[in-house]
Amino acid sequence: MKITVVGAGNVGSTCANCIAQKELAKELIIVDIKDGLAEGKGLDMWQAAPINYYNTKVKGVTNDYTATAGSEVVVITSGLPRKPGMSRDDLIATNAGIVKSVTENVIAHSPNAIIIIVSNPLDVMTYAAYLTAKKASNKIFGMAGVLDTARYRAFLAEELDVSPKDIQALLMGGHGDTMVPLPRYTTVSGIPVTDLIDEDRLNAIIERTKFGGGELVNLMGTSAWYAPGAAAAQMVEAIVRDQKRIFPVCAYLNGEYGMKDIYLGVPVKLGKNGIEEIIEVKLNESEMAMLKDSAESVKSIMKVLDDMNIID
Ligand SMILES: NC(=O)C1=CN([C@@H]2O[C@H](COP(=O)(O)OP(=O)(O)OC[C@H]3O[C@@H](n4cnc5c(N)ncnc54)[C@H](O)[C@@H]3O)[C@@H](O)[C@H]2O)C=CC1
Ligand SMILES: O=C([O-])CC(=O)C(=O)O
Repeated sequence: MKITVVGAGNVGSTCANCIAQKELAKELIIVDIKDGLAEGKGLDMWQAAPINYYNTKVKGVTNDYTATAGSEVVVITSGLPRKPGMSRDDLIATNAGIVKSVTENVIAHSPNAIIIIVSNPLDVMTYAAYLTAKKASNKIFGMAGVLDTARYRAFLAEELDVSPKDIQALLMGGHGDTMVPLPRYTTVSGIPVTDLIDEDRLNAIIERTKFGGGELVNLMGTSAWYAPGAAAAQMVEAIVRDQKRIFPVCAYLNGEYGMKDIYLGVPVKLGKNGIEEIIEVKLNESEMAMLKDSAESVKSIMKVLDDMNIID
């Protein structure tokens, strides 16, 4: 198994480190455009192998996609992160070009790879990569829901003073402020969360989750990486170990939830074939209205991508 992570910055190197520590690959290639950065991170991770006991051979390269040839899974994290005062959507002008050129290089050397996009604005960058790669949509999708759900679960665990392991939750929609956490599909070891927490506290946690990325940007001056890197690696694990995990994933919709030709966060089954099923949960009227609202916001950024005229 050969895996590539593009982008040796905060998220890419964290993701690569998780992949190595989980021994998901025999060979792990990290690519960055900045001279020496990926080589350095790769060497540092390889030198951690005798300490952390993994066999995954990690190697970094500067923009050399021949080294990535034949990768079975590729994670694309290249692109600018936002700074305080910016929205994820503000990144489109720079990141669309980066995602396009990286996807072309990835596809040229690993035509059969399953590709996971992480770069922001996530839903539209995933769509841009899909249009560029021209591959089946079950093999190209984005990471956001695993992270957003993890934030929601972490906040709930803290509030309820229980283990984060016992919180199960679902969150749908775009990776922006219109994301849709679903309390009706949130339980603590099977107990409905609404039985355990009053409505006001739950609503406060939902609001904090929606702006969870921004909270970290304001604290650090750049965006998060530990949870995002771990989230992308968990998706890689589900694929390479054919785990059939059910995760919220930014997936291409072709009629599901009454929507077409859009990438949006929905629950899917992830296994060796990538997205093996999109699960259509029953949403009530207000949940569906929030999902549609989130889709409208993603569509408005798709229009910006379209107007940029950079993808055939
Ligand atoms: N989907 C999600 O939930 C999340 C998405 N992100 C996004 O992930 C992206 C990366 O974030 P960070 O790692 O924090 O940024 P970073 O600035 O630490 O790293 C980005 C790396 O991409 C590299 N890069 C730029 N152009 C490239 C190209 N053409 N080819 C190869 N490498 C290239 C840069 O040299 C840099 O090392 C951002 O767009 C950020 O908004 C971040 C967190 C969560
Ligand atoms: O907030 C950002 O810009 C990065 C990101 O997507 C997240 O951490 O959720």
